[in-house]
Amino acid sequence: MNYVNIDTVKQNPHDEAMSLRQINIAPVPEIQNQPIQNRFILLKSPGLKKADVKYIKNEENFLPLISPSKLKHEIPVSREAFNTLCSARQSIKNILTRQDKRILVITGPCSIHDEKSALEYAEKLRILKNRVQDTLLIVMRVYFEKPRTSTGWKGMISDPHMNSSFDMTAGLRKARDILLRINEMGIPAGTEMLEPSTPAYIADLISWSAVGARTTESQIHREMASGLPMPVGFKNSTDGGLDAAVNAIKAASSAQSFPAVDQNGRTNIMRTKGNPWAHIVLRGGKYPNYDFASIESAQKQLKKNNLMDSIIVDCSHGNSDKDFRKQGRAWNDVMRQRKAGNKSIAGLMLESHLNEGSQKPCPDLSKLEYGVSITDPCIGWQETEKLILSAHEMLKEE
Ligand SMILES: O=C[C@H](O)[C@H](O)COP(=O)(O)O
Ligand SMILES: C=C(OP(=O)(O)O)C(=O)O
Repeated sequence: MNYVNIDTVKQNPHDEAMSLRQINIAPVPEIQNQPIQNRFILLKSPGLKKADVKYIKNEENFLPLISPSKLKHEIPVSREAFNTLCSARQSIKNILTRQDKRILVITGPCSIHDEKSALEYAEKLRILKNRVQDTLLIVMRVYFEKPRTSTGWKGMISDPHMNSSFDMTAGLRKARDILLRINEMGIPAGTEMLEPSTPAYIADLISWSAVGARTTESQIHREMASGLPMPVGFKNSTDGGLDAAVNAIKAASSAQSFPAVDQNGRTNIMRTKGNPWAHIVLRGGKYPNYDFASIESAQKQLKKNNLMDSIIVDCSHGNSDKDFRKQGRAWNDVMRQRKAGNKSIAGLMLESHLNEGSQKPCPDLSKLEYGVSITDPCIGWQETEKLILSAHEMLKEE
C-alpha cells in the first residue's frame, strides 16, 4: 500500500500495478486544505499490505509550501530593485576580473531574525555606501538560511516565528519582502544559498551568494551554483582546507544537469551553462587564513588549477575564532595587504549588526535585545562604520 499523487492516478486510472518507483509521493494540490490524512490517495499495490508502509515511508507528513511563481506574483521585483541588482551584479563581476579597482564589502548580520532591525541596518548602509562608493562596493549580508554544526535555529526561511513551527511559506514571504525593500533602498543583497530549492524563490533579488563551509563539498550545492545567475563564493572547509572549494569552483563553472524545483514547484531536470563567476572565500578553519602566506598560497593553488585567482576574505568565523572583537584585526591586516599591492584580494566580509555581540533566539521579539545577532556574535554598527571608513581613506590614496 502506498500513497500516490492524484495526477498520477488520473493519468493511470486502471493501472494498479504501478511499481513503487513510478509512484510519486507528493501532496495533492487540489485538496491541500483538507486534513493531512485525506491529502493523499491510497493506492493498492499488489503484494503489499498496509503494515508495509513503515518500510517505505519515514516522513511524518507533507505540508503545502507556496510555489516560487505564486510568491513572485505576490511580491514582484520592482524597477528600482532590478536596477540595484543589475548594477551590483555587473560591478561584482568587474571587481572579480579586476576591471573595477574597488573592493567588494559584504557586511551585515550573521542572520536576519527581525525585519525592523534589518531595514534599519540597510538604511545606515545606504548613507555610508554613498560616502565610500569610489573605493568600495557595499553589499549587505542578508542571510536567511543557517547551516548548523549539529542543531539549532536554521534561519528565517526555515522557522520565521523561531518556535519550531517551521512556517516556511511565511519565512519565504518575509525573506522576499525584506530583500525587495533593501534592494529598493539601493543596497544590493548577498546571501548563503543553503536549501537548493531556495534560489527559485529569491535569486532574482540576490547580487552575490555564498556556498558555506559545510556544503562546499556537496555536489548538490555545486550543481545549484552552476545555474545561479550571480557570482557565487565557495567558502573553504571548516578545517581550513582549500581543496573542496577549489574543486567546487571547477564543478560550478561547468555545465551541469540535475533535478531541480521549477517556478511552479515541480521537479524538473535543470540544465545549466556553468557559472563563470565562482570564486573562493577564505574564512579560516583551525587557524586563520587571512595572513600574507595563506592568501599567497590560495592564489597559487587557484592559478595552478587555471581558476580565477580573485579572493574574498571573511573576517569572521575561523578568521576571528568566532570572537567578534577579532574581526577588525583581520580586516586591517587584509586591507594593508591590498594596499601593499595584492590585487587578488577582491573583497572582505564582516558579520555586523546594529549592536555588538549575540544572544539566544527567542520567539518573543520583545524579550530580545534589539539589533543583536541571535546566531554568531557580530561587531556593532560603530565599529563597522569605522572599519569601512578607514578602508576608504586607505584606498583613496591609491
Ligand atoms: O555563521 C553561522 C554559523 O557559524 C554557522 O551557522 C554554524 O553555527 P553553529 O556552529 O552555531 O551551528
Ligand atoms: C555559516 C557561515 O559561514 P561558514 O560557512 O564560513 O561557516 C556564514 O557566513 O553564515
